[in-house]
Amino acid sequence: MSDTSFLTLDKLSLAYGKTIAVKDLDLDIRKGELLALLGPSGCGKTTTMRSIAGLMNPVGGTIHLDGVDITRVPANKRAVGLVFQSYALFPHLSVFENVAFGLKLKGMRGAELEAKVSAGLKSVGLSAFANRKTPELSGGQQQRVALARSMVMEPKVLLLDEPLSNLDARLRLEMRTELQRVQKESGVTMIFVTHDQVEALALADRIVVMKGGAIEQIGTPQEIYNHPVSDFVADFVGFENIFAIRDGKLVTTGGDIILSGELPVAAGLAWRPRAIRLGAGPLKGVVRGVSFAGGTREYVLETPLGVIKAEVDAAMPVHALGAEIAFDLPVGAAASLNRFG
Ligand SMILES: Nc1ncnc2c1ncn2[C@@H]1O[C@H](COP(=O)(O)OP(=O)(O)OP(=O)(O)O)[C@@H](O)[C@H]1O
Repeated sequence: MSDTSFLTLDKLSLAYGKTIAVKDLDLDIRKGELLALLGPSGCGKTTTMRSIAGLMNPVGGTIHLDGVDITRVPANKRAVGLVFQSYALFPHLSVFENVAFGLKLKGMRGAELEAKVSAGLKSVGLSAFANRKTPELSGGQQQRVALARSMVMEPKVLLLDEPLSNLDARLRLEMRTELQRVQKESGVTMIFVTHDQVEALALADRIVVMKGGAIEQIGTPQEIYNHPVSDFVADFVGFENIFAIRDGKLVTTGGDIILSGELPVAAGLAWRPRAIRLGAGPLKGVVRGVSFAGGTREYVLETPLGVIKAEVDAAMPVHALGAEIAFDLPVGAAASLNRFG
């Protein structure tokens, strides 16, 4: 456990019967951090969250929160809040009553309750909706009620499972900003699950990329975006042209490939489409697809290396379907991968 760690998962293993869902997971989360658990379906994100919330007992390892071993502490005694994807609001209760629910269970009444709930509603911009029933709210407003309901309990850690996935694209952007604001204003440590890399990159202080029940990479959005450690992470954060390096050469379908620049000592290289140089270079490809994407134009090239995806400024000359064009994979513009496969 590091000195700065607030929530520590130590060799955490989680299983459903004989199926191991998470294996020997080590993770240090700092106080006040907004952490994203990112990964494809089935990688163990939700299972990890469930165990932090106390909804699932680990088969191995420990969980410490604020210096206390909570591995066997019941869910309702952990000071860990959980906002479900479905919000799980009470439809027959008003917004106020929904937010007041947990506080009342703790015995809070009268002016203190009134003040706490009002402050909670204010923090998510819902003061004017206190008397509405929750089914009469939009998805974004329901999400805010769920957030306020958890926040008024003053959890040490708040867990959010795919918090924005039920919202349409515009609302998702709005709630992204809202979530970030509430988190920064309250200083509460938050962990949210997502399989959307754009959301993780935009929101999180740090991202944990999971694969097959284990951590593949932990880093800031910039680190994950610019320096993926493996082909798996590269693929997940939008790199398209990903190649292994073996015996000092790029492994492609087309045999030895000459690139401008010396290959680094690495397990692989990955280029984002916009890192590909079109119109000049030692390689040749045939245009098999071209699409206009606003400020840029995206090309699919059939090449001796396999399919290459490139993206260039839309103001550049257009290459027609079927045209043969020169291109380059500049080694200096590639991300070096430490692991491959
Ligand atoms: N109730 C269950 N019983 C048996 N296996 C389960 C159960 N829930 C999850 N699993 C398995 O545990 C593994 C991890 O699942 P988990 O739900 O944590 O993944 P996830 O990353 O949250 O996926 P998603 O993004 O689809 O929610 C998967 O292999 C899944 O099939």
